[in-house]
Amino acid sequence: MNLIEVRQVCKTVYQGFQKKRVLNKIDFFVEKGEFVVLLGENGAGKTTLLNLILGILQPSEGEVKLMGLSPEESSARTSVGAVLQKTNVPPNLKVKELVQLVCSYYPNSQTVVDILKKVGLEDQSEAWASQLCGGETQRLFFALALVGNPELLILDEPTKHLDAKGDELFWQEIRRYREQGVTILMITHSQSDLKELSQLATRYVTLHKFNEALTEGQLTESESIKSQEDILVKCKNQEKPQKEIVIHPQNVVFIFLQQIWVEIIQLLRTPLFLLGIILFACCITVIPFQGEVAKQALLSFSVLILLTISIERLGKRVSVERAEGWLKLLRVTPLPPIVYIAAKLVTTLLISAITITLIMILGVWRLKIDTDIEQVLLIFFSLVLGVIPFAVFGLALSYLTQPKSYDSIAGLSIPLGLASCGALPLTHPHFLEDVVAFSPFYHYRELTLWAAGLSYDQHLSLHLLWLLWAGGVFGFMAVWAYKRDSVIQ
Ligand SMILES: Nc1ncnc2c1ncn2[C@@H]1O[C@H](COP(=O)(O)OP(=O)(O)OP(=O)(O)O)[C@@H](O)[C@H]1O
Repeated sequence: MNLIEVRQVCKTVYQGFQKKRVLNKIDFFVEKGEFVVLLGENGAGKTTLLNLILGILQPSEGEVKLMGLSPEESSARTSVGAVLQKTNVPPNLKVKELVQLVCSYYPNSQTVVDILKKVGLEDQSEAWASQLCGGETQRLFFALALVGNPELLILDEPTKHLDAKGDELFWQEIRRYREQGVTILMITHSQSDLKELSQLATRYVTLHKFNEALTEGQLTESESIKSQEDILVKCKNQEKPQKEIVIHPQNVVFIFLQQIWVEIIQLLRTPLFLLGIILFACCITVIPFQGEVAKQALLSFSVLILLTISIERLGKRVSVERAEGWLKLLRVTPLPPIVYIAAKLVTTLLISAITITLIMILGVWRLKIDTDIEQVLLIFFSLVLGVIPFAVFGLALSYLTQPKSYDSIAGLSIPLGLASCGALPLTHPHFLEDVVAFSPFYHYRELTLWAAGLSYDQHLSLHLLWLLWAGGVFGFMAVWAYKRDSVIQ
């Protein structure tokens, strides 16, 4: 039974405007119970192959299967643990919080204390994950690969930066997992690893750099293939009849709550972000209007601040996560994209709700707006719920653009949105007035005008349907863009 199947896979990457073929017609299979070592010179394409197997990249041609499923399905990774190169940890989480979060993604996880003990990080559980030294970070990555009690381990240079103690703990764990029959695919260049592997590996495969002159193909098996009987540590499960691959169901509600909790503690640990929002909200007190005009001003100000939070701030946070390599760490776990996106959305709505409450309290008091509680609630809910499509748009945009250019693109979308919402007197040319009706910003503005009891165009259900439709389309775009994200490599 194959846990990994790579059939006739080609991968072409772009270097500037130049196309470069990295993998050409690769056939590669890993059976249950094997310990395969993938060798090859720098730049041969080993990491690219692992990224394809884990669903971080998509093949240009051919087919990849992981645990019998498409690697893009998060459930394919519930029994897979991976250590990859060039990943990073989030800046505002402690070691135990990060491990706890990743534990929540797996249906059959170990406890935080146990896993930290296994990699020798039990004394660092209260430390900030981003402040660990190189070797400790590598131990943490290994811990994260083990938390879900994997049946398959995919390791890309896992002993890089490890000291003698770290190395010893690593091989101790690997031996233990082998005794339990865990399948392993490992890339290494380290001579000391190769010494250990001579006792453990069942197969060596070498990947050669692609060029047209290769006659044997890009992948060759080493001549000295070890049989299962030759290896010193034999798998206890080897004699047992091979079971079908079992995909355990995840507790999606638990993952969702953990994800929201982590989003919130990360926000609370970014006081400048929160202070900025509070100061921005307090600007309402300097608006010099009274009566009906004050109500209009309060509404426009609220819309502006919510659009800024949902498009600019949220997208920026995601861009930073992508650029830092933190998202890559998440992508090798079975975290369902929809849950990740929903948690970001709920956190944004929470911040929006708190901000709007603050603006309304300050506004009603300072601008002496005479309105009843029912209307205040109507305004509150239409403002907060109506902003959902824009928050999802911010998320989709943050995955579709390069992290470095997100600021300028998102910055442009807000004035563009305000111009297209019909708030500006666009009387000439006339066709612009019709075009504006296609802008979700226009429908959001009309919804809020209705809620505030101000004059609007009397098409409430049309506006609600438009916003619902826009939310669905942007949501689909966000999930698609998250899965296809190629920046995080
Ligand atoms: N997203 C990308 N954009 C451009 N080039 C890429 C991209 N990903 C990989 N490459 C190129 O593909 C080639 C293979 O890279 P890869 O990292 O897979 O090699 P490797 O065998 O893992 O190397 P190493 O042993 O140094 O880790 C390299 O020349 C690399 O520059």
